[in-house]
Formats: sequence, C-alpha cells, structure tokens
Amino acid sequence: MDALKSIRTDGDKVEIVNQLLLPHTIEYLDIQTIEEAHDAIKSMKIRGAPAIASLATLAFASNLSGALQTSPPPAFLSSPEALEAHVTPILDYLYTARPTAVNLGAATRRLARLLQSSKNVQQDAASVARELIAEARLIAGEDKAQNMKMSQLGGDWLHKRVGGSTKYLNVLTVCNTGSLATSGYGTALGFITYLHEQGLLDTAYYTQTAPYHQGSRLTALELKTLNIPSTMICDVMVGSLFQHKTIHAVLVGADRVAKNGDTANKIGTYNAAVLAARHKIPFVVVAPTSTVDLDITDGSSISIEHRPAVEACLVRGALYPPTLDANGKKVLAQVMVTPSDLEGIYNPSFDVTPAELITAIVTEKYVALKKDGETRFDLSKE
Ligand SMILES: CSC[C@H]1O[C@H](OP(=O)(O)O)[C@H](O)[C@@H]1O
Repeated sequence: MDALKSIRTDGDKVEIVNQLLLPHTIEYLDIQTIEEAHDAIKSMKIRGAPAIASLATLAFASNLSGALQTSPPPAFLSSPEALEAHVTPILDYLYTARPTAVNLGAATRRLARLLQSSKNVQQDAASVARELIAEARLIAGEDKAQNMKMSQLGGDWLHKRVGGSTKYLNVLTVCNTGSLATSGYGTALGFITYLHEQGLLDTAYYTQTAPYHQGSRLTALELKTLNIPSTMICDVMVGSLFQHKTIHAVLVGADRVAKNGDTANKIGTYNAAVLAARHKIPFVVVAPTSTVDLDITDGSSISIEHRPAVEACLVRGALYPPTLDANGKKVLAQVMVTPSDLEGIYNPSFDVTPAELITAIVTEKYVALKKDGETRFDLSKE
C-alpha cells in the first residue's frame, strides 16, 4: 500500500499532491502545461529524484498528446524535423528545473535519444510523437517495481548480516524517500517498509530534515499511514541517538551516485555517515541503478543545488497554511529576515558522502560492497 501518491494521472490529466502543504493539507494540483510542471519541480511542490522525473515526463506526454488532438494539427507536426525543433527546447527547459538529481536529466536524455532514433525511421511526425508519449508514460511508472525489488534485496542482506530473529532491527533514515518521492513504495523507505512487512523491524528513526522538513512532514505522514513504528529526531540528535540506542543501520536514498560510489543526497546525509562510521554502524545507500551516473568518476563532479536563502529561515508549516502557537498566534519565520540578511545564509540542498563512509549500495540488481581494503566501489548498471 502506498501512503500517498505523489502523482495522479488519467490519460492526459496529470495531478500532483502539493507537498508544500503536507501534512496539514492534502491538495492535488492540476498540472496542465510544461511551465506549470517546471514550476512545481523548482518550487518543490513535488520533490524526490524519481518523482520529479515522472512529473516532467508525464507533463511532456500530455502536452504532446494534446497537440495530436488539435485540428488543424500544429505546424510542428508537419515533419519529424519540425517536431524535433519543437520538442528539444521543451526537454532542455524541463531539465533546468533542478540540477542535482540524475533522474530528471536521464529521463529527458532518454526521450531525446528516442526522438533521434524514431525520427530516422518514421516518415511522419505523428508516429514519432506517439512513440515519445508512450515512452514518457513508461518512464513515469517503472520505478515502483524497481523499488520493491531493491527493498527485498537490501532487507534480506541486512537481516543476514545482523542475524536477529523478529522485530529487532532499529534503523535511521534521512529525508523522505517513500511513495511521495517516487512512483511508489520508495527506496530507503521501501527498504524500511519491507523490513516491517517481514516482521524484522523494531523502530524506524528519521530526522526532521530541515529546512524543508521532508522528515517531520512527509516521512512522518508515510510511516504513520503505513503503521510502521517510528520515532522522529531533530537533525542535530543523530550523534546522541547513536550513543544511547542500538542502531543496526542507516538507510538513505540518493539523488546521484558517482561510479566510485560517492553519493549526493539530502543535506545532513554526510553528517549521519561520519557519525555512523564513528559508531561502526553500517551506512547503506538505497537507489536504483538509474541513479548511478557512470559518466562521473567521483562526487566532486556532482552539482549541488543551493536553495533560496529565505527557505532556511522559515518555520516549515508556518506558511502552508500558517500554523498557530499555543496562544493562537501565527508561527512565522524563525528569524526576522531582511534582504541584507540573505547574503549571510548558506543553504545547500544536498551534500556528498564519500564512498569510504558507505558500507553498501543497494540497487534493484545488486547489493554492492567494497572489496577488502578498498575505499571505493566500482559500480555498473548491471
Ligand atoms: C528517492 S530519491 C529522494 C531524494 O530526494 C530528496 O531530495 P528533495 O526532497 O530535495 O527532492 C532526498 O535527497 C532524497 O534522498
């Protein structure tokens, strides 16, 4: 069962749950244009590496499908070349919405490659367009099956490594990697769901994940909906948790994994990795092979998105909708933010965890481990 679907679609209709409003309000937004899809991704109404790729491809498919139904057909359907001139800028524009996660770029490049190969085979633009629409809709739904497979691979590996019996595993996760970040089931949160389904999980700990609060708003919502025993901690409490509780593994998602295993993920992941190493707790990245970027040898090449400074100053939930304090007053920004303050605010949305701090990388095809004495992985897509 999925806690909440990030995207709802019925043919050409595409809706997203506005994740800026969760958990206070569940409101679905109709995404009718490419521009609305770009804005939804950039403003984080939808977020999560696979989910943003899915929205981009579904919006692209709906835009093209609508054009095929107009009469007379638009000029860009007069030839495959005209279609290419129309589609390429759209794919390039969608890619600019957010830079760190590999999925968005991988999806737009996959459609661009299909356009090239189909254009050289098909004689008419409408046939090429129909192929693009079908592929775009395939991309949007394919990660759920992968998530379930990798969760099983990872869960069985961890259970064998730790060797307990029932309801004994305590794990920590960072950010939100559930059905709200994917097309369903989730990556690290899918792993946790699998452990729970197998009767192996004692408690899932998760960090608030400021400043967007993917943890205290989204992961909390998903774990409670799934009836998974869970405990939230503030981001600064990871070290204390490791000092006072037995944690068997840290399970995190990924936005981009370099060939050597260096992993970009939500800000705060690196902190947890350093502390996990200090406490000799296995640190596990859970991501499909589509997140592995073989074109980059290590994490130094990964572009880290810096979000608007003001986002680091807001009491999330105070604005969507305004929450009230004990005296019924609106809870607003934690600090009085004025334009002159913004230059002094550092707000990277991701960090890179070096491969040497990562115990295993779990994908839908394999559980990758480092060779003895090695500080890096040698990852593949197979
Ligand atoms: C299953 S990938 C989810 C991935 O995306 C999150 O970032 P954001 O919420 O900013 O899109 C975080 O890095 C998660 O690991």
